Amino acid sequence: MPGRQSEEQPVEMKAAEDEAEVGLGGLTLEELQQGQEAALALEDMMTLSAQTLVQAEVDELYQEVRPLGQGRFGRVLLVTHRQKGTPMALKQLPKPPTSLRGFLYEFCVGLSLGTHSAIVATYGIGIESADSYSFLTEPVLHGDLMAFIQPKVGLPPPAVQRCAAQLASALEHIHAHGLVYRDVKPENVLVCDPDCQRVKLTDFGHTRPRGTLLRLTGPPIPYTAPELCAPPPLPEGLPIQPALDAWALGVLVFCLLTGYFPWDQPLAEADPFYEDFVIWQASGQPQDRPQPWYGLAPAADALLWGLLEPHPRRRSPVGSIRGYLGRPWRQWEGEAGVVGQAEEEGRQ
Ligand SMILES: Nc1ncnc2c1ncn2[C@@H]1O[C@H](COP(=O)(O)OP(=O)(O)OP(=O)(O)O)[C@@H](O)[C@H]1O
Repeated sequence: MPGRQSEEQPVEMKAAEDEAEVGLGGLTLEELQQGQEAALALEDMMTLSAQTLVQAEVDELYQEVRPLGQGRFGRVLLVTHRQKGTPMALKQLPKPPTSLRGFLYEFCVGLSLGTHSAIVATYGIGIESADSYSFLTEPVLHGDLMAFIQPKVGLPPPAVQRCAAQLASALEHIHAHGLVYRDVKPENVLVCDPDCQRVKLTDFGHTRPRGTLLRLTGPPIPYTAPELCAPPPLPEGLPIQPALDAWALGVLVFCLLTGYFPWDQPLAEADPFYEDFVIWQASGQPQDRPQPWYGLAPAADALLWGLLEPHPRRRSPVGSIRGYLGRPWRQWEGEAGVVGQAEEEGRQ
């Protein structure tokens, strides 16, 4: 999805003159600077990329093989290079509604994340055609994670920990670049093999520098963190933090383990499943689990209580997953096998 920036503003540097967390909407000075450095680096890359955009119709350069997917904002095609025959995925975004800036933003975020083994690699080729903008990425040919999650069951046990470990590593990499991913969901996790051994995160249209001010514009979904549902700390919005991704990863892990969402929205007054979870978590009594949590093992309870901590400053980071690998996450489940190895492979 191409960058949508209408409701988002960078936090002003002048706000960072005083001590940490004074006037910064909850960000420390260091966090604010990290986000601003990421924003400046992206602006530089966008300027350079705009100058090197290839002006051509896609079919002059690439042969379409088949569609790979369709999102709300663009379609993705498997193509081969007309001279070399190299297979690639081409994401094509129609203009309108995609602006040059929105296109360059998504393209450059992908480029800036480089080659992490659990992130789809973006190639340095951007194309402007009469009716569209396109960029090329590595093709990942076994569809997205949605197709692997059996409703009311989830994912086969060894695959859950492997996916969680690789996604945590990919998100840590994004956070280390001063960015917040903001779109963790199964549709954005591409699967590299039929046994779901390897996965890769894709779609950086919502990724923004840490500290970008953001407001919730539509109704919350299960992956929306509760701090986004509350009134924002600054009139312009909430300065975004990696904790948003930790929350969404916690929800995704629950879905992988059970085949259900834990709730529809994280609003205790509106959603009884969320209310039950908050009461259970506050009780500190894991054995008194609410119904949707019945099948989980103590290691999964502890992991998810940390990732799904309502207060973002107390929430565990995505990397906390590493501390829970190799132990059963579901009741009646044996040791989790090759997870340590998969997790190491998921790191750069
Ligand atoms: N590199 C790739 N290799 C294979 N399939 C891909 C690749 N990138 C995307 N796809 C497929 O295309 C679909 C749409 O891609 P993407 O999520 O990037 O589009 P979007 O318009 O931004 O989607 P959304 O509606 O989530 O905003 C994905 O769900 C996936 O199935």
